[in-house]
Amino acid sequence: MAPSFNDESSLFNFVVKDGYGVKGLVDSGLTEEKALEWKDYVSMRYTNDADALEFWPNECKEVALEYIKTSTKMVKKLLQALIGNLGVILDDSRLDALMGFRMVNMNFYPACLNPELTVGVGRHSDMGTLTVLLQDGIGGLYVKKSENTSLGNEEWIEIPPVHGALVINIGDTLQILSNGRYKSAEHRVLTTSVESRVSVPIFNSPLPRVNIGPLPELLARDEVARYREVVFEEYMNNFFSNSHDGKKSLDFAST
Ligand SMILES: O=C(O)CCC(=O)C(=O)O
Ligand SMILES: [Fe+2]
Repeated sequence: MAPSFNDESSLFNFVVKDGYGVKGLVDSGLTEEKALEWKDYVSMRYTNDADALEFWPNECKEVALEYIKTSTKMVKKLLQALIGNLGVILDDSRLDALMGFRMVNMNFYPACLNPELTVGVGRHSDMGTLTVLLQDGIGGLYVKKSENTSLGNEEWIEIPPVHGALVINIGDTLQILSNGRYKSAEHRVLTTSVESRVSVPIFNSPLPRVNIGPLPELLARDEVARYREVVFEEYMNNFFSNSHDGKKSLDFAST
């Protein structure tokens, strides 16, 4: 089932998806994606506690709810600090609007006999403000070192699993809000033939109807806007209607 974000009423409470495939499928015309990702996932959108307990899968709803509620406090503090560092103080209602759309995914990457033929997750940046990611001890998450390296020369660094640690990714929205001062992290997941892997990201994004663009306080200091203002829902629809291709998602909001 493909998630649809076209209107508020069609926003899903949870989605289950699987898709194992190899690169050759593109050429056969079977799919637009360059590689079907070698993973299963359950995606749960948080609206309120009662809906989560009613609609999320019984096996994980309580722990997922606790995880999302605890991490929300941390994400708020991080956003306050990061945006504060730009000299902009956001009040609670502006902050809440920037992280009011929250999803927790449970990803399962089965071991793959021919890992070189596929990917766990293709190179991409996350679309929201901040992603909080819990990974197990297997490894396989890589982040691209620098945006400026030429394609032939790019360097990927593995983010090693550290017991008890969370990975925090900057997403496209924070890049746009900060007018490019913060860069969203381009990352990917490689599969292995040895062991299956589990990860649990929480995506924090603006509410669908919120406009995102460089913070007016930054532009008031005569900065040139590198991004135009867009409704987050449109950014999200564009993000989901294309397969992962590095940071191309940002082109939608570029001036
Ligand atoms: O599994 C991971 O470590 C990362 C997953 C990811 O990047 C995503 O779901 O957006
Ligand atoms: Fe991601």
